[in-house]
Amino acid sequence: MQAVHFGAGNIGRGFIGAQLSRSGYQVCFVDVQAPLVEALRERDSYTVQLLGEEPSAVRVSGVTAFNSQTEPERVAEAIAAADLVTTAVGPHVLKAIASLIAEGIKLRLKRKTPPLNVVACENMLQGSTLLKKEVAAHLSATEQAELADRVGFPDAAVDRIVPVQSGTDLLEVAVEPFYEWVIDRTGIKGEVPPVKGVTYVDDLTPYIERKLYTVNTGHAVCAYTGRILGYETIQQAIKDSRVAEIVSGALEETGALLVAKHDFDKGEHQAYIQRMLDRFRNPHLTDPVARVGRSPLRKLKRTDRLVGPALQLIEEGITPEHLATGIAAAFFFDEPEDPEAVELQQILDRDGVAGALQIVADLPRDSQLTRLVVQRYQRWQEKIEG
Ligand SMILES: NC(=O)c1ccc[n+]([C@@H]2O[C@H](COP(=O)([O-])OP(=O)(O)OC[C@H]3O[C@@H](n4cnc5c(N)ncnc54)[C@H](O)[C@@H]3O)[C@@H](O)[C@H]2O)c1
Ligand SMILES: O=P(O)(O)OC[C@@H](O)[C@@H](O)[C@H](O)[C@H](O)CO
Repeated sequence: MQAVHFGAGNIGRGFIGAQLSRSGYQVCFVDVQAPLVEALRERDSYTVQLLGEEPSAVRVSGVTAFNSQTEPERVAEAIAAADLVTTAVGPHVLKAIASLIAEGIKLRLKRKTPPLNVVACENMLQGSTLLKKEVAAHLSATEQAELADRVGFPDAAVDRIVPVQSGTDLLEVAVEPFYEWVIDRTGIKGEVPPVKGVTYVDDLTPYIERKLYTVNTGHAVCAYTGRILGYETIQQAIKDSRVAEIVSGALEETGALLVAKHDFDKGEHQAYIQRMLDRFRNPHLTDPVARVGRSPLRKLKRTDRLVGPALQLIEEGITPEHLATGIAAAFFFDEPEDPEAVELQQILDRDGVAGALQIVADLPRDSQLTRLVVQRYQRWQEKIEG
């Protein structure tokens, strides 16, 4: 079995590639970073360090790699021969890789190969659905009809914390032991891919929302409030009771939403929240707030982990006090290396918080959430000046 995986970064090497390899797939990574591609090709294996109570290591072997910019034909051929295609490149990059995936699919349609599944493993709702739309834009009307029949784009939720790597080995990757990978069975064409550790479900929404609105909401609130209070890592930030209180409060709020919306057992969801907080505290990880808070324009979008649940709570008549505090904290995420953080600061300087929320999250200036966030922003400012 062959798999093509786009994005040989942290989660790509540290989870998706490792899991596919463990399941018997020969993994071909596709990336734009030439040194990474060359190292994967030359060494054809790498180590994943599992950083838990009892550290252990897994060797991932028999991998190869192509460069999506300089070797597009080889990538298309690899897709034509693949049993499975996965991505972990970041939501904003899906559009950029769509034409390459479309080239591979065109070859498959011509050659009448068996059905293929393409799984976007990005932190977003309906990532594979979006990728399908972007791929279809590169196909003719006839090809689009065939695509609908022969290529599945099942949505997925992927959970494992893989920090920025600080080791000297370019390929080695240190990860937490925990993982969860859930795929929407209803979106699959042909045989269900035999990937170890994947849970196939008929309704992905409760799983992806539980993950995005707990792990990623909690992470984002921790990163933004932690940054204001001067912390460099999630592990340092969550130790501060002021940060922990805001994070827990935000997760109580999203928890109330999730329990009501998806009929989760309240006690079980509470236990899930505690397990997620324990993962943030993992003393063996060093996860910079700069990584977890990265791309604040994306994280502040109307449907993403902060504004998304906050708006749904308001609709239910609940005031998302702690989420608003976290959203307000995002406006202090001044990170010169992060283009979205730089842009957010420019928008903030020009349009203020209410104007920025209108631009970034499509919130009317007089909305309840905007008023709440503006108030919380002022409180943060007073604290900082204070
Ligand atoms: N790191 C985590 O803890 C984690 C966990 C679950 C999901 N995710 C999601 O996975 C995705 C990747 O996250 P990450 O932390 O691994 O980021 P990363 O930056 O470490 O990896 C992304 C990789 O994609 C590559 N890339 C960029 N443009 C490309 C292109 N045009 N073609 C091929 N490759 C390209 C980059 O060079 C990089 O190696 C994001 O959507 C993220 O939300 C991350
Ligand atoms: O990848 P992002 O930027 O959407 O979010 C940052 C982190 O919250 C995220 O990468 C988590 O580590 C991951 O989602 C855990 O499964």
